[in-house]
Amino acid sequence: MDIKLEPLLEFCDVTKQFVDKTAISKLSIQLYPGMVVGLLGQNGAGKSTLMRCALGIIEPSCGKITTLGEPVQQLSSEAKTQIGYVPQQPFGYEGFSISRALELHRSFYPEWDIELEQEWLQRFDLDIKQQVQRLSVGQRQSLALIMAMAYRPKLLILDEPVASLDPIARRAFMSDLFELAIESGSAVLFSSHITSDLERVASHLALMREGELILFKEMDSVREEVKLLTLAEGEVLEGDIRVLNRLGNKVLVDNFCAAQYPEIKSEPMNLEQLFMALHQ
Ligand SMILES: Nc1ncnc2c1ncn2[C@@H]1O[C@H](COP(=O)(O)OP(=O)(O)OP(=O)(O)O)[C@@H](O)[C@H]1O
Repeated sequence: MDIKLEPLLEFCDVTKQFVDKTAISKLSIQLYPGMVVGLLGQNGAGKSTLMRCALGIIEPSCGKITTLGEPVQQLSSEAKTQIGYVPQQPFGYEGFSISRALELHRSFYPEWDIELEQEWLQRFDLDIKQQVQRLSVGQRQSLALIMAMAYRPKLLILDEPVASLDPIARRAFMSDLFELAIESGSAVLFSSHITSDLERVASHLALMREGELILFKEMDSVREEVKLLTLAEGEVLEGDIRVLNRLGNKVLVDNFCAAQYPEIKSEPMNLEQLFMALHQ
């Protein structure tokens, strides 16, 4: 059977201009079911702005955004219950116990999976009798993640979701994230400065620099086609190769095919090295 998938999130030539700053510039991207997209970029690159636009929290200056098949500024309440979001600084439910907070939160989501909730409470070692305002930053983040994911949203948007989690909680959460996307046919967009996490779980990398999306491709293709090349004097690159940055006689390129240029020295890079080479 030929199943044509519709994107769960689509940006078409989107720009977001604040008074004196272009936070997003002519950005186009499509997220399909099963994609776990890791969003990487320096502080101020525009990651949070992109996410907030995707949710309709802020309006783009121009361009078109479609979220779960609907124009983002007119999202139906049904679509809203299929989106999960954890902002950089989760807030809310002060004055409630975890148990009561979850009870209230659950009532908004018909698809809430109580078993998943219980499993994650255990995994994050949260005591449901504890008051939300007394939770540590990491515990608060864990609770926010449970609240955003226990109803298996179709679209999950996480702004640095694991920054305050310890390595054990982080690792567990990250592997679950991937499973959730595959099992539920969801799409996940998450930002993180922890490149090793991104490398481990993301199916796709979205790389932003100063408001522009300069790379969006499958992680395996990033490993194969994004290279730091050492060029001999006068050497010219041809074809589809795209130069991302120049560092003296070295160039960081995309769309490189080693078989096509056997004479050019290319260095394999992990994501952290790629990030450094891009911003030097
Ligand atoms: N409400 C706003 N008014 C004016 N400028 C803003 C506003 N929100 C964001 N900006 C600016 O837009 C740019 C992008 O900000 P954004 O928060 O999207 O970056 P980011 O990539 O998420 O950064 P970080 O990694 O530090 O969280 C920054 O220069 C920021 O100062």
